[in-house]
Parts: sequence; C-alpha cells; structure tokens
Amino acid sequence: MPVPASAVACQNVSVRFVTDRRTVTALSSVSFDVASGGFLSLLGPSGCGKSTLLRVVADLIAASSGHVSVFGMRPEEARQARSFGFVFQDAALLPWRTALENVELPLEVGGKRALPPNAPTPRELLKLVGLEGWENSLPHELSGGMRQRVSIARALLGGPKLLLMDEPFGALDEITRDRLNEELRRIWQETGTTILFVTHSVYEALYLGEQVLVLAANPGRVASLTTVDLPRGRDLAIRETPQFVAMAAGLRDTLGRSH
Ligand SMILES: Nc1ncnc2c1ncn2[C@@H]1O[C@H](COP(=O)(O)OP(=O)(O)OP(=O)(O)O)[C@@H](O)[C@H]1O
Repeated sequence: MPVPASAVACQNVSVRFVTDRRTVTALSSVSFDVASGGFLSLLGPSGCGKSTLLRVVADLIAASSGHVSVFGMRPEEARQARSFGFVFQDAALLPWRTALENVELPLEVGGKRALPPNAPTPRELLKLVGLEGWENSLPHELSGGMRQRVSIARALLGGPKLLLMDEPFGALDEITRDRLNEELRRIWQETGTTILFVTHSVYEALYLGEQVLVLAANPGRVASLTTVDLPRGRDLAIRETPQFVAMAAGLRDTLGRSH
C-alpha cells in the first residue's frame, strides 16, 4: 500500500454545535495539510475552535461537513489503528499508580494487549522524556513538568505516528515550559512523529512548529498558515534573533485581527 504523503489533511471542515439555547459554528470551512513527520502549531484566540479541530482529527467529535484524513484513513479508522496519541493540558495520571504503571496503562484498557513489535517499551519511553530513575515514583512525588513528561511518554506508547497535543504546557511555569519545549523538539526529531500542537503562545507556536496555523474566531476559520523558515536544530536562543522576532510580530498582528 502506498504511504500517503499527508499525515493529516482537512478539507473544508465545519463543525456546528447545536444546543437548546443556540447553534455555535465552532469551525467554518477549515482546510490545511500536514506532511508526514511535520510539526504544526495551532494558534488562535480563546473559543476559535483549536480544541475542536484536534478533537475532530482524534475522532472525539464528528465534523458537520468536510473531509478529514489521517494517514489516508478516516479518523475513526485511524483511532482503531492506534495511529495517534493525545496529550491534554492536565497530565491526567492515576494517583495510585507509579510513573511506569501510568505509561503502561493503555496496554490494559479494553483488555490486556501486547506492544507492537519494535515499539519502544514503557521504560524506554520514560528515558526518552528524561525520566530515567523515576519509574517507581507516584504522581504526587513528581513536579508538574515531570507529570506532563509521563503523559507524553504514555501518549507515545505503541509508537503512534501522530501526536495530538492540546495546550500540554499551558499550566506550567515559564522555565519548565521552556525546557519542555526544547525536549519536545528533540523527541519530535528522534521519533519522527507528526505533531499537532495547540497553544496560546506565539513564542511557543513559532519555536516548536514547522508550520503555524492561526485560527480566527466567530466562526473559527483559517486566518493564516505560515511556514516557519528556521533551522531544524534550534535552541531557545533562536527566539532572540531578528528573524524570529519579525515572524512573531507578524503572527501577533494576525492574531490581533482574529478576535
Ligand atoms: N461540546 C460542545 N457543545 C457546544 N459548544 C461547544 C462544545 N465544544 C466547544 N463548543 C464551542 O465551540 C467553540 C470553540 O471551542 P474550542 O474549545 O474548540 O475553542 P478553543 O480555541 O480551543 O478555546 P480555548 O483556547 O479557550 O481552549 C466555542 O464557542 C465553544 O463554546
């Protein structure tokens, strides 16, 4: 079977929520394409539909119209094929299970199952996210940043080709967030996983992404799609360069017109 070049392709995706009181058009005719191995940051004002878009890709919400393809599959098929992992703002760890047991959890949900051949083990994943030596710690013994690392390791269990991340670092202090930004770029490069990353931060979106999709609100729609022309190997100091500062100013300008 030929490998589709796109990891995620959305064409004219619209989502309407109908409640007793009103109908909300959360997304209106959103189209974009992320290549396999790409990193797309999703940026936009509160309520512009960022989480909704991620949830449509993850098959948690059905699009009202339009077409979504994940590695050439419908979102439902991609979910059944365990093609993606999801990381939320809250690490959502079970407090009575150790870090290692939390990473192992998906193997037990819906009946015991084995890891696919060649997939990294839970221990290897904890090492990948910088938590070697913390396997037996309980969540309350870990910092917020470490808990979020555990949830990233858990989302990478089974070697998904796509990682969907909904403001995973939004609740962390700035220094921890910076460190995790660097770590995430490293993990992305080491694993080759395609990443869709929701954030409110222009700096985070630009530092992490190879592309930045800005959504405008009411209704949620594409305001701009920018290719980030920065070196693949980047450290945080790149945020001080004139090129980065100019791109950030451009994105802020688009954001300012997106409410
Ligand atoms: N299950 C739902 N039922 C009804 N309306 C919903 C539902 N989920 C989201 N919405 C509405 O859809 C719009 C987009 O919400 P969404 O959470 O996707 O925005 P967001 O960009 O992720 O916001 P934030 O940055 O504040 O997290 C909002 O107006 C929200 O009220």
